Amino acid sequence: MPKVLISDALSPAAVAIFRDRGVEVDVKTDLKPEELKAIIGQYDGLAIRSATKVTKEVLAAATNLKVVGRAGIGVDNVDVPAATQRGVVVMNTPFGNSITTAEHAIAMMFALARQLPDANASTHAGKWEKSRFMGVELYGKTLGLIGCGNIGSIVADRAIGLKMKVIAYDPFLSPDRALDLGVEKVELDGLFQRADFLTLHTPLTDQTRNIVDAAAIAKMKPGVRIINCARGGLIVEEDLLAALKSGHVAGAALDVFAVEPAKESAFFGLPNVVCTPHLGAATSEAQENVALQVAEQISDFLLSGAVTNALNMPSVTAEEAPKLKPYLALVEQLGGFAGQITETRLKAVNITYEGDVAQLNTRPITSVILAGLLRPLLDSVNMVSAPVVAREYDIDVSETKRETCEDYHTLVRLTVTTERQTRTIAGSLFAGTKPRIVELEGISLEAEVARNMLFVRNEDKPGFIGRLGTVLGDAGINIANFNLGRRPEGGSALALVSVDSPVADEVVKAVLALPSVVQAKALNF
Ligand SMILES: NC(=O)C1=CN([C@@H]2O[C@H](COP(=O)(O)OP(=O)(O)OC[C@H]3O[C@@H](n4cnc5c(N)ncnc54)[C@H](O)[C@@H]3O)[C@@H](O)[C@H]2O)C=CC1
Ligand SMILES: O=C(O)C(=O)COP(=O)(O)O
Repeated sequence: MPKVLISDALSPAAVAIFRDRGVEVDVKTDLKPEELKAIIGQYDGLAIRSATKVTKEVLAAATNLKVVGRAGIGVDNVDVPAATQRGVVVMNTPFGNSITTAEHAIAMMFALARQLPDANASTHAGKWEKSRFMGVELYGKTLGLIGCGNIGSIVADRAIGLKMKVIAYDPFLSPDRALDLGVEKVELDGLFQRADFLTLHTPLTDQTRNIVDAAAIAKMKPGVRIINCARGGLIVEEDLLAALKSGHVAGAALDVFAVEPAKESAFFGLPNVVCTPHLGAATSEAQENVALQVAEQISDFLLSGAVTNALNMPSVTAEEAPKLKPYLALVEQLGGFAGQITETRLKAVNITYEGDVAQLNTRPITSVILAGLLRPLLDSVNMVSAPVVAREYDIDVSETKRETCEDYHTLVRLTVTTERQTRTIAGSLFAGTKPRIVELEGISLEAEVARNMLFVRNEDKPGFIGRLGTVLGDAGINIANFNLGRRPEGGSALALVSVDSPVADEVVKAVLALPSVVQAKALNF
């Protein structure tokens, strides 16, 4: 039974889902990094929010971990490249809390415009300071959005309802989408110059970090009000602080901070600053949504291989997962075979999908082929990390699809180009599920892959089979299956021998020394 750790405060709905689905679950929140490292090795899955930092060090200790599920959107607390390198899938729940977070941004905008928190505190203190809290209207004001994705576009919709003029800077926002949303797409400087209220809705990335700094603030209208319900690192806090003190920025509403939990901050106590403790996603509806989703996604992945909302892997639906399963087994063998007989640097890989398989979602199949191919080089590679590793190794990967196939109902052909040569290997599924290698270097055969195999390329001359049998017999190696294939009589031939025990190096050398043998290689699957 797979085992999952919930390390942040998730709705109890998540625990219920895991248990219902047959996943063992522990809930341990507020763990120190050392404590997390000490126990993470036991778990197949980890469910988190923003508090748990899934660092390179935590991942290194997570020897059984297959999936990290973020009950929420931002994954800046997860070292996604390190997870990918280790073959850990990282998923989030991209829509479950977007309405809630957009509503918080709007609430923060109102709170700033009418100084609600201070007015509330003063009234509770019995002061009745009616003339102290003069506000500004939102009506007719320009709201500048930095980031107009899921949350930004909901904020835009609500702000348009409030009769604000909405402008947005988002390099990925298409003109058509901007038109649909009723938003004017602008450049960043234009946004800084025109916004009366400015709200941030981008992920924290190297491009967005410190996007609001002193230089940006200098371009803004005096009296601008800034709302940040995205990530603290988007704003240079000292620069904002200085601008608040000088009055250039009239107010700031901050739900997020550069360092969290923010138990102390120079913003605290300033009259024109509204702070909340990262409450953007904190409604019962949103927390129920994200907890349910993350538990479903993690369970589906661990139990059936379905992949939803992964940031580092192609999606596989619950319907596709069982259809892909026999192909993944087949191509693991094809990739493994090609990887083990490849001796020089890999330059290019082409995968041709023919017949039934061409109708499927082939991205995961390609990832598994690459993993099999690269595993002889790197033990740790798997379908998550393989495409990235292939890019790092500068291997040109391409796919071709053909709806029909001449001899089989379905066929996967792998062509591997190294510095020295190009090889092909093709496989099919017999009876719908049984992997078979059906072609090797242009020679037809029908071979089932076994744990231990010997691959021999030879000239097709009489006496070879007997001599090979004798070498193996003398070494005490029992032959389970012997597959032969050849080009026209007297040309080159292949033998793929399944054996009951591993073939030691000296036996491979003895096979290589036989007359007419061109290549011999022990293979393990
Ligand atoms: N305060 C809170 O509790 C919450 C905060 N968030 C934060 O909000 C962020 C946004 O969430 P969504 O809208 O759902 O994400 P999204 O991915 O739907 O939208 C992000 C938008 O930012 C844009 N973007 C990326 N780089 C940019 C750049 N350099 N300049 C301008 N725009 C850029 C993207 O094109 C995209 O349209 C999350 O990444 C997360 O950090 C999300 C949920 C709750
Ligand atoms: O979903 C997000 O990106 C959030 O920032 C929400 O964070 P939280 O789950 O409330 O710690």
